[in-house]
Formats: sequence, C-alpha cells, structure tokens
Amino acid sequence: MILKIVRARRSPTHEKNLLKLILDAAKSYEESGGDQLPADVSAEMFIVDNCKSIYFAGHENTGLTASWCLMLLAAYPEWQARARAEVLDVCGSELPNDSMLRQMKVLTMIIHETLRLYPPVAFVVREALQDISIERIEIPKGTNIEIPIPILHRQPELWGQDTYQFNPERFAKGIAKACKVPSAYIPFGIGSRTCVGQNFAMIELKVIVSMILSRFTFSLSPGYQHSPVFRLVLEPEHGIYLYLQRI
Ligand code: HEM
Repeated sequence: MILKIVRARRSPTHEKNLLKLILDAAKSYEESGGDQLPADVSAEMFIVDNCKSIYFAGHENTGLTASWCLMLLAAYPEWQARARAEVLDVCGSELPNDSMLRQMKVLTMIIHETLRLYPPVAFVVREALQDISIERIEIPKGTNIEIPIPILHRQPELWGQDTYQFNPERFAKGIAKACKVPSAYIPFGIGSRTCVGQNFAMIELKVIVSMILSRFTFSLSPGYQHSPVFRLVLEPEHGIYLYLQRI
C-alpha cells in the first residue's frame, strides 16, 4: 500500500511535505550508487521503513497521550474547569490558531503532567558502542541499555513527595523548575535521537484537547478500570470510557 502511494508521487512535484523529503533522500541514496545505505537496504525498503516509523511513532503515541489526558481531566474536574476557562478565554468561539495555542499555559502544564505520569513510550534504548563504566557498573560493548521513563518520572527524590499525584501546578514555571534534575523528564527521549515529532505532537495534543474542552464537559464512566499496561507502549488495559455532555 505504501509503495502504491509512493509510486504515484514519484513524478516531479513542487509539493513540500514529509513524504517528499523521504523520497528525495531515497533518490539521493540511489544516485550516490547506494553506498550511503547498508548493502541489504534497498531504496524502496528505506522509504517503506521510514513511512512505517513515522506512522507508528506519529499516530499511536499522540493518540494515547490524548486519551490519558482526557482521563485525567475527567478524574480531576477542577483542572478540567481551569483548562476550559483558559480555552474559552483565549479562543472564544473561534478554532484555535498558532498564536492561541501558544497562550494556553494551563493546558501545556496539564499535557506535561500527563506525559510525566503516563509517558506512552516506556523506554529509551541505547546500545553501548564501547565498554563503559557508570559509577561502579561495568557495561560491556554491545549491551542494550533500557532507561525506564515512567520510573524516572516518579522518583520522589526528583519530583517531591507528591510524585504519584496528578499536579500540573508543578510545571507552572516550566520543565526546568518542575524537576530537581530537569534532564530526568524525558517523555520525548533525550540527546541526538530525541523525538523528531515532539513540537508537532504538542500542537496536535493542544488542538485535540482544547477543541473537546470547548464543546463538552466530561466525567469518567463508572465502568472505567484504571490499569495502565505496558504493551510496547503504555496503554489503558481496558480502554477509557467517558461520559460527554455538550456545553
Ligand atoms: C506524545 C507524542 C509522542 C511521544 C511521547 C513520542 C516519544 C518518542 C520517544 C521517547 C522517542 C525516542 C527518543 C530517544 O530515543 O531519545 C521518539 C522517537 C521518534 N519519534 Fe516520537 N513521540 C511522539 C510523537 C511523535 C510524532 C507525532 C512523530 C512524527 C510525526 C514522531 C516521530 C518520531 C520519530 C521519527 C522518532 C525516531 C527519531 C530518531 O531515532 O532519530 N513522534 N518519540
């Protein structure tokens, strides 16, 4: 299916989008005689793999974060009311635009706190390229190191005694002031391979949640069972059921 779309787009075009960037990169690999890619990776494989990565990384994580965020706002009506007041104040009856999204401070705090408690990507994975020693732990070359994000995000020594509570207020002065070691807040990873879609994801989340807030009040259905489970991503085992009421 991906290749069908790709072939249709291969004709020269002035379109500027992500697929075009991937196609241009594949073309430049082909033109360089293929020596920029490993021998067993064809240009077509490069295109399909990149499309799959973007689709998976871009769809599931943002959808899950929006779901956890709505669950938390349903469970904490005072924060739901505060976020709605901000959205109505900033947007009125208009759809949110770029400048409005930047003014949504309370919603940003709520999304940061959602990503602290329920980061959809549960591990950042790195491979040791050489023998290394951290404190007194010897890590041989080739070892996979998995950094468990939810555990880092809940350490009382880093976040304080209220670490298990939903408290967006901790982000009122930004990420740097929320955590004793700000680099321990890593819902989008860390370093040179940090998430390429993080700014886009924050925009998507603010648009989705603000539009729902401006149209509906919502509460948790009595059928909701809280059971976060790790299945490649951190998801609600039994789904999230909400009662929505049009405003
Ligand atoms: C709430 C939403 C999202 C979360 C929590 C998230 C989280 C992450 C994390 C933790 C990583 C690994 C970073 C590392 O190893 O240091 C990652 C990588 C990546 N993400 Fe996201 N992501 C989200 C949304 C998106 C979106 C919307 C896109 C694209 C449209 C995207 C594209 C990618 C790609 C391509 C990588 C691999 C980057 C690389 O290896 O160089 N992500 N993401």
